[in-house]
Amino acid sequence: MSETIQRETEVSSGETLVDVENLKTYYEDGGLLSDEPVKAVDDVTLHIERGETLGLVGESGCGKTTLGRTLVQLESATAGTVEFDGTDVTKLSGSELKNWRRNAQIVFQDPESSLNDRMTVGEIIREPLDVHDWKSPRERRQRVRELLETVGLREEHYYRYPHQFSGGQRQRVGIARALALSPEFIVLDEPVSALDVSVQAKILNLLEELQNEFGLTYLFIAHDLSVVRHICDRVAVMYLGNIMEVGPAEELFADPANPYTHALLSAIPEADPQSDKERITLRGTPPSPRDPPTGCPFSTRCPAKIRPEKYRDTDDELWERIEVFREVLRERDRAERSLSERARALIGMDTRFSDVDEMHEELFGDVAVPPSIQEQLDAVEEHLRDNDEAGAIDLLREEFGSECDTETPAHHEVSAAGRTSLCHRHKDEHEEPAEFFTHTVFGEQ
Ligand SMILES: Nc1ncnc2c1ncn2[C@@H]1O[C@H](COP(=O)(O)OP(=O)(O)OP(=O)(O)O)[C@@H](O)[C@H]1O
Repeated sequence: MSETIQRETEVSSGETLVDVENLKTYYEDGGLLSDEPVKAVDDVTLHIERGETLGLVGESGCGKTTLGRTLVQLESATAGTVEFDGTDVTKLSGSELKNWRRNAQIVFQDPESSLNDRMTVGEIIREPLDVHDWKSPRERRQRVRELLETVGLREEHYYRYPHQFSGGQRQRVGIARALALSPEFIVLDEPVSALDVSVQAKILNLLEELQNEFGLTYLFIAHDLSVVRHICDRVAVMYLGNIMEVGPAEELFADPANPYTHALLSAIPEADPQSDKERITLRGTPPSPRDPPTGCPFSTRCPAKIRPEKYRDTDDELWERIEVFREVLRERDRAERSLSERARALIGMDTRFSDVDEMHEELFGDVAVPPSIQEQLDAVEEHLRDNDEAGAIDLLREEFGSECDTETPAHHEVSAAGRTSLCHRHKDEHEEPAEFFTHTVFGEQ
């Protein structure tokens, strides 16, 4: 624990190297089902300090790779700015962009597919030097030999081919190539996920050594939260194109602020199998990035979602069914599956039903519904019978929704170290997510 904190004070300068503001990267790929772009990165604001490692975590598809690729300009930003040392690199083009690219490199996840098997290791590492016309051919060859040594390979590996190497060695080649032009900033996109556990530690150590030796700044993209905790100074938690929480790694892991961070951390297997730590289970899957929810991006799955005042004491199970009902209707446009199939999938039931009454029975048949709520559900179902789904969705939102459904939350500062969290619950009038979980999920132990 203290190792990471110590490293932070040793390496990070407190000076901003990368300043990202309101960044959006959308893919306009002409999807078959929708004209909407994929909003892979949707309004991200964060900074990376010179010499630090910023971890970027979140479920598959939340936009981590796209954000990393946009920072090094392998993807074009749709809106917003990415400033390096005060220069907005999203505006660069031609030779200016080419020159700047020396400074920002990427190491890819899969060393199996990211290296060209028809080039020798020497040629692969030398390629960026050739592209940038770096010094003389002789000096380039010499530089490659030095780089081989720097990453723990040997000079004689120069004329070998990637397929003659193990996964760990191939990743060393990828790292040497990224280092060739002496960049300041490197995006490490899941650099050890494809490697055996025993090799992972060696590559992580190498990355830390290189950072110390060359003063590198890293964006470290990862699934594995224990790796992130070990190697990162600060961590950004991403969900559906948004940064939900960002701040110093140790405090974020020890005392998460955002409901999504709570859920992500509670899913880490405990080292102690006897531990009775409760887990927060999230319903369903993240919404489509073509059609993110209005309000908070996490609102459709958030276990700490704010309820309207008059429903604060409603039975939790009934409330969950109402949320599922809302989700079923919201999801209706997403796939070709029928309403009932989606309802069954969401609540894990295997019976069939085909109309509104059957859906009602499946969702609410085994829970007590007070008359005041039954009245609201009847009105919603009336809209459904009239094929007015939009009316049903609106009514559900008006009656059972809260600011989580309608207003985008602000990034609230949640610690003295400047950690921020995107959640309405940080407003004074609400109970903080941590308190909420203490007397709901964690209090039931
Ligand atoms: N070239 C592309 N064209 C269209 N959509 C894309 C493209 N690349 C990524 N996407 C979509 O953008 C969203 C974010 O993808 P991205 O790869 O950035 O997420 P990720 O968090 O890195 O996922 P993973 O952990 O699986 O690598 C996903 O919905 C993905 O399908």
